[in-house]
Amino acid sequence: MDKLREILLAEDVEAEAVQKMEEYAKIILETNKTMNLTRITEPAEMAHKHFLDSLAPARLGLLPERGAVLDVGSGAGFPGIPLAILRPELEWTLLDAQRKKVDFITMCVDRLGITNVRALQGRAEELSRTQDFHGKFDIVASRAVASLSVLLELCTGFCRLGGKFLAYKGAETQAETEEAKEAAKALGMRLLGIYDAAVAGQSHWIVAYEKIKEAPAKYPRAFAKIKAAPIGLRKK
Ligand SMILES: C[S@@+](CC[C@H](N)C(=O)[O-])C[C@H]1O[C@@H](n2cnc3c(N)ncnc32)[C@H](O)[C@@H]1O
Repeated sequence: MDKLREILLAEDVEAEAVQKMEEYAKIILETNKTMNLTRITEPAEMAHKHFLDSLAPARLGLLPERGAVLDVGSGAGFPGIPLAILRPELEWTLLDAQRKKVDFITMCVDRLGITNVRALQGRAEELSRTQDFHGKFDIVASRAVASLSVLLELCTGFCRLGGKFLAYKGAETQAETEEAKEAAKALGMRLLGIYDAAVAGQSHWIVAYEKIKEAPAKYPRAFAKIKAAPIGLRKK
């Protein structure tokens, strides 16, 4: 883990946060022996592709001073855990559909002594309709879960009016953003910008939207419908 620590420190991540991230990386590697969490296991690669990539919204100044943030489809805890370590004053909710992923996140936050994270099991398209979660978050973020058109429908119900949705995207960002124009419009989301979040020469972007109005009540639809016919795209 020396390499991971070295890379994070060189990118000006605070030493205390780096120590927790290192501990978290160790738990991932240990658990990865018995549970399929990640294929990225080499420390330098973990530093770049998991940690620095996750931290992009903080580097880009896209996070508020205070507020509630939701990570949709957090998996092993990316981007939510590194961000929560870096920004302990924000309230973090990490959501995943799979119980074993949520149990893993819970185990990590307990072992790391992180008190600003709640791990939640459920499906985004169902929870975002409920009173407890609809419109309750200042920031909703998601990495490696679905195409942008699908992701917008899954996630935007969680945003409060004026809140932001941040999608972590790769090489196909421009095309996906273009393709998602109609979905964004239908869901009341305004494109704020596409921010360069390149890590170690790899093309990564944060696509940021602001919620400017509530979506019609028919959204989000059931997942099978979202997937079969994303808004604005022809039925597959
Ligand atoms: C490829 S993993 C990405 C995990 C993590 N965000 C990352 O970047 O490493 C996608 C995760 O999204 C979760 N997921 C997919 N669809 C979901 C939905 N509709 N609601 C909640 N979680 C979902 C899956 O269970 C899975 O853990």
